[in-house]
Amino acid sequence: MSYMSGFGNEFASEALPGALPEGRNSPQRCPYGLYAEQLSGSAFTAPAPANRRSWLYRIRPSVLHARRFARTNLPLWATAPARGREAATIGPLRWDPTPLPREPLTFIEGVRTMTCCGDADARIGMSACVYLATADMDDDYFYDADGELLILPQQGVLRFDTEFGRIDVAPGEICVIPRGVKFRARLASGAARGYLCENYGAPFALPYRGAIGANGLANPRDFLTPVAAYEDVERPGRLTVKWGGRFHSCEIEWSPLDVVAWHGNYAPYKYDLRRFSPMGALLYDHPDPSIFCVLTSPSAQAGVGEVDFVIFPERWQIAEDTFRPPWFHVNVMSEFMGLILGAYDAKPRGFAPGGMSLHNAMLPHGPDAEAFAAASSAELRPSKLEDTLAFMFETRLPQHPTDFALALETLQRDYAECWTGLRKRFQATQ
Ligand SMILES: O=C(O)Cc1cc(O)ccc1O
Ligand SMILES: [Fe+2]
Repeated sequence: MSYMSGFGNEFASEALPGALPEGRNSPQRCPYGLYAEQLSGSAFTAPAPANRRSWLYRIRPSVLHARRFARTNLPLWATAPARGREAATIGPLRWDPTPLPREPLTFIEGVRTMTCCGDADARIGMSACVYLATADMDDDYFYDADGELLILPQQGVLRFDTEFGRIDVAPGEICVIPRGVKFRARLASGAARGYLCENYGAPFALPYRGAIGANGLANPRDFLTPVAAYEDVERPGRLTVKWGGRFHSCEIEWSPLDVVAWHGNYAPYKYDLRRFSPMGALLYDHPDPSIFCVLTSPSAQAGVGEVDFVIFPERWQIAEDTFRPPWFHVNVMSEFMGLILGAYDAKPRGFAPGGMSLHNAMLPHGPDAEAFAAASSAELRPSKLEDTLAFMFETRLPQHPTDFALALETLQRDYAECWTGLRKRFQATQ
């Protein structure tokens, strides 16, 4: 496996020597009889930092892969503004891990939307999903025109063969596949389960670090983009496109992963979350979780993320006279959380790896009674939070749980009871 390092670089890669035209994007005749095709991820006129496009040199132009469409159904992958029937409660929601099914399900068939917000057609908002995969996509290809896909394996290694090359992604790593990029997913180590954020808005970018400086958090060199790899395969297959919240498929006679060379700054990538360099409080207090932002999809409002992808990784805790886990809070943003491994400090029990929670906009939450009791009396030596990796999709929009999510047997009907033990402790005299 080979990758090129860097975030949003102007990459260039060719699987055959000389396949990449030199000095121009669209020569009169491309090397090897390839077709030149531009894939844009931003408006042509977007300001430089947000301008993304790549040039692909391929065996057949995409229009031969995707033109005679027929509707197909993947009813559990929902798209905003879908709203389920009115939620039984708006209040905190939590789910146990979704069991893996016995029947064969490909990565795409196994996407189940838990929440969505905004409006995909307006390029606003996102959906938070789980995926369950027990079968390979064989001669079966997909692209998402509605959004960019951020994929977080929780169990099992996924192998993505994309137009830009091959990416293997294991639990603890993430993979981002931009809007419009064709791929196929296969299982590299048995059945797979994980989380997926479908970002309808601007492509994910690294957050500005501000006073942190030029280094730290997710460092650009740790992002890996695959080198060009192509298939010259002529076998019947199928390409499915998610477009406008609906699924459309085409019969094809060949693999659409036929890009022999490409260059540009719009390409899939992976990142190992263990490379994240966390910053934190050196003396006292629990900082806002924005310090743990890995990627942000900027909204039109300065400084406000359409979606922030945040992690809670292993780290040292050293703050003095401080309640170290998250505080109680009521946030304007809405928070979808999942756990890749271990336990989360605010919820020592009940939030299992593979599980999920939703704490919606302006709805109160915080450490459960058990976490509160333990952290209020803990001896405050420097201690390392180990064996833990939680994440959050935080969005400026309220998230609407889907009917599927609300009907799941794994929905914890008694979740709100985890705070019942927080008794009144007030005494008017000290
Ligand atoms: O609710 C949560 O557990 C996520 C979270 C963590 C934190 O450290 C501060 C705020 C916050 O919403
Ligand atoms: Fe929170």
